[in-house]
Amino acid sequence: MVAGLEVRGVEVRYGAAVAVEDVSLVVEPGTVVGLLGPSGSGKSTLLRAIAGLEPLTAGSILWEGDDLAGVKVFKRNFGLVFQDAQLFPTMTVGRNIAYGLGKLPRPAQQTRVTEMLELVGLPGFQDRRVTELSGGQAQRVALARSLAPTPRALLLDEPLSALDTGLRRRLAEDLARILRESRTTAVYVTHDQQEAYTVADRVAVLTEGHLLQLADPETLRHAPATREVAAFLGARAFVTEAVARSLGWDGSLATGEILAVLPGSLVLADDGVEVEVLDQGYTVDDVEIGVRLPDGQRAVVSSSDRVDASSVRVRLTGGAPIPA
Ligand SMILES: Nc1ncnc2c1ncn2[C@@H]1O[C@H](COP(=O)(O)OP(=O)(O)OP(=O)(O)O)[C@@H](O)[C@H]1O
Repeated sequence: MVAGLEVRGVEVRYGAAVAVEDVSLVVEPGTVVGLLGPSGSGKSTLLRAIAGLEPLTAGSILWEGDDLAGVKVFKRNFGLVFQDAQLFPTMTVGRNIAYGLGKLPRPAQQTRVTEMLELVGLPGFQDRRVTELSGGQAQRVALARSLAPTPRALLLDEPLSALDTGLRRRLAEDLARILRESRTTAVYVTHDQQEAYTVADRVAVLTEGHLLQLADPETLRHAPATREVAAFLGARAFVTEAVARSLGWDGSLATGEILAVLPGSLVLADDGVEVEVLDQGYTVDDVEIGVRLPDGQRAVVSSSDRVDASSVRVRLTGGAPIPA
């Protein structure tokens, strides 16, 4: 028996269109699996299928080895958190959090609400009106409400995507801490790579309904399994061994492999190879300089400042060997 949540050969169709095809994965107890992929890749559909909100056209969802087919959404005992907090506007924060605690006596409910507000970093908020919360606070309350009845797993669908970037990063770190501290088994949908790496122990990369790779962030960052995964994770150029070596790379490739030039693989180096600057643009953290590699492909090198020259010197210090 597989412990925790198992997705086995799942397919979901909308009419003739296949949204999720033959996806299998396991979420071990107390761990978080991120579902990462571009828009339309089937992330939400898969999450909704796990929740019981979307019927499967093939495969099964199991909990501790038991098939959940026929088990209604609320009987699955999974907590759900969506992009929009979906709090009850007429209830206080405390009543929202206590909503799923119906069977507990009042004092025990109060204790649980206090505990949950501490956990999500909003101590003392129980009597606030939810209409007076900021977007980030509302999402924390939504998380507290989902965790209060101790669901056996938590399913989160882009819970931070309605927030601005700075807040999103901070909340992602908080969320990662909260999920770990509460040893929650969770599935976390996002299209944001950084958020997936922050929150999830393992990340499933999906495109067009297919699971391309399931691995920990370290492996995905350094060893994407295919060209498609590498491209989704930011590789812009794929070079032969000869081109890689001409850029100062000191590794070697097996027959049939190419090297994916990943973000950070190419660095500025005074004693490096001269390449033409094609373009420059600011990111949140630095300047991205687009350069032309010896084989004509465009690659990107990070710099702390814009450069004032038509060429820069670079060295290829890393990259991921993948099947050509
Ligand atoms: N209710 C629906 N009826 C018909 N097709 C749907 C429905 N919901 C989703 N789809 C289609 O299924 C595919 C997967 O959609 P899904 O929403 O799961 O992707 P996603 O990866 O979560 O995308 P996003 O990040 O944009 O939310 C898409 O092609 C989408 O158009």
